[in-house]
Amino acid sequence: MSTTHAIQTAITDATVVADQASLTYTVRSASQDNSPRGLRQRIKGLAGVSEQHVEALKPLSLVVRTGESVGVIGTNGSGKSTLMKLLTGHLPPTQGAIYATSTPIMLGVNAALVRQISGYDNITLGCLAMGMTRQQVDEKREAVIELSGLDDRALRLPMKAYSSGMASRLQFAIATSMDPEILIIDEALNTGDAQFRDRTAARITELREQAGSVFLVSHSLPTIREMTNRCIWIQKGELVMDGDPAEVTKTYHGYTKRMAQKKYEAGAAYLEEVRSAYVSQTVSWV
Ligand SMILES: Nc1ncnc2c1ncn2[C@@H]1O[C@H](COP(=O)(O)OP(=O)(O)OP(=O)(O)O)[C@@H](O)[C@H]1O
Repeated sequence: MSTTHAIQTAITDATVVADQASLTYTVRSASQDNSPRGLRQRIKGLAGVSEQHVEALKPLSLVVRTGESVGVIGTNGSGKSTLMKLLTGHLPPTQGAIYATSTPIMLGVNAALVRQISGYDNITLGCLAMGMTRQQVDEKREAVIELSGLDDRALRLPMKAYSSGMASRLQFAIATSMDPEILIIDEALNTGDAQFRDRTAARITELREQAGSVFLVSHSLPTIREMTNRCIWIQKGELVMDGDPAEVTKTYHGYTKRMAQKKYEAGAAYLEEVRSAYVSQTVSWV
């Protein structure tokens, strides 16, 4: 943990709580013994399997409340997606616990839509897959089409004929049709054009106002500043800063700028300064 001090955070109005949640991946691979004996054993399929452990997320506590839209930033491999997978329940924490008032809906660029069938059919299937009844799908259909911004011609095409931006529009429209209480957007906005970004921003605001919480994982700092009202910076599996998006993105930029200029020592010292200034939280259940 970055500091020896911590503040207690009450869970009033919380939609998501991470309580000292951590995640270590276990990677199994064939033994790397290249001696003649090792090679013989590998060929015979008798070689042992070695295990490596990747500590992707160190114990982290976080309380997210109703109405918050939280930007999540950090360099490649820092642990952002891993945290999102914990929040959605795709992965169980190695230690600690995650609590949420309802299952967060993850919207990612790889969210499952069927490439071979039309946009119209994907709307039906996608909405059914999220648990809607036929009647609810029919009620929501127009709103989904409108939010997607796709015309009748495009919606008749199989999705394999879509550009990545068109596919993102449809994914976003389907995923948010349920009015999820907790929505996670992982980089999905980057492929959209300006008009789609405006629609997305409007929809995020709408969801926030409907007592929802939104997580937005992005490498685009202007997007984070524009669309969120809180920002967390995760670096090397650790929460190092949490606060106002303008302040957090500015501080983060100070770090990435040093690293891009290959001032690695200065970057590490800067990060350490940020890290030690962060007061970690402990969750208070009273
Ligand atoms: N399935 C996996 N097995 C083993 N290690 C993994 C796995 N997925 C991620 N990792 C490791 O966990 C760490 C965090 O990865 P994660 O995908 O959460 O980073 P990220 O911040 O989302 O990165 P990016 O910005 O590149 O998407 C990295 O060191 C990565 O190599």
